[in-house]
Amino acid sequence: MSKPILQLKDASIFQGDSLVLSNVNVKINKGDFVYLIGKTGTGKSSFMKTLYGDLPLIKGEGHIVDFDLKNLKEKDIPFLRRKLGVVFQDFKLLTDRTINDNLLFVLKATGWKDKKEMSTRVEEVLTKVDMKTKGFKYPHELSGGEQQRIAIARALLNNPELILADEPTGNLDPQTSVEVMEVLQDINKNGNTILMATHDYALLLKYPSKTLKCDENEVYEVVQRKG
Ligand SMILES: Nc1ncnc2c1ncn2[C@@H]1O[C@H](COP(=O)(O)OP(=O)(O)OP(=O)(O)O)[C@@H](O)[C@H]1O
Repeated sequence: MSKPILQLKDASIFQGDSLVLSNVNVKINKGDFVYLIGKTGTGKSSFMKTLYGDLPLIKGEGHIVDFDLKNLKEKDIPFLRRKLGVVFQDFKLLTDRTINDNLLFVLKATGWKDKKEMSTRVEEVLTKVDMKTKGFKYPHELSGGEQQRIAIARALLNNPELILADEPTGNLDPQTSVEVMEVLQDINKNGNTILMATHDYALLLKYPSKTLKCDENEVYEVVQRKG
């Protein structure tokens, strides 16, 4: 069996000195689509931040896309993030430039040099999220759902081994949430591994999948009841 993409063993997640989650034992394999649910303030974002190196892992073990979270150095973080695609609730697109330039900016920052290869890659990821014709637009000229699709395209640029999506539909209306979810489902079917934090139970019911829940300082798998 291949190695898990993410594995935490007896990990604790802290915000400063305060313990947010303890005894965290989580395994995610290649190709999985996993939800992370839980009420506001139960630690979903703190969990995600630990995975992309924004919070240190102080206690327990954590391995993600071949990085050891416990021994992660400041200089490793850009390389870790290159293997992850991170999608946020508020899109985080650069407002002063077009969609194409947003995507080219990331490619340049991650070491791409060949102009032709860069424009081909931009077109490929925009096609994956069905936004091929919108590259010349500025973020404010797009709807929230379209901006989130661009953020997903941006996350795909460097063929990430794992996509971490923190409340990706949190700012969207129900119909648009479903459209964005369809995009995430498509890219999962094409082989991308996804961990998605959400409090949108309607999406869980519509697209059932393995679900982890943060509650009372712990993370555990919940089994969805059918019907
Ligand atoms: N920067 C911070 N400094 C100190 N404590 C924080 C910080 N961010 C969050 N916390 C605390 O950590 C706990 C978990 O917060 P976190 O944001 O991870 O929860 P969440 O489940 O993602 O909530 P939400 O659904 O509202 O985003 C909360 O008690 C919160 O107050």
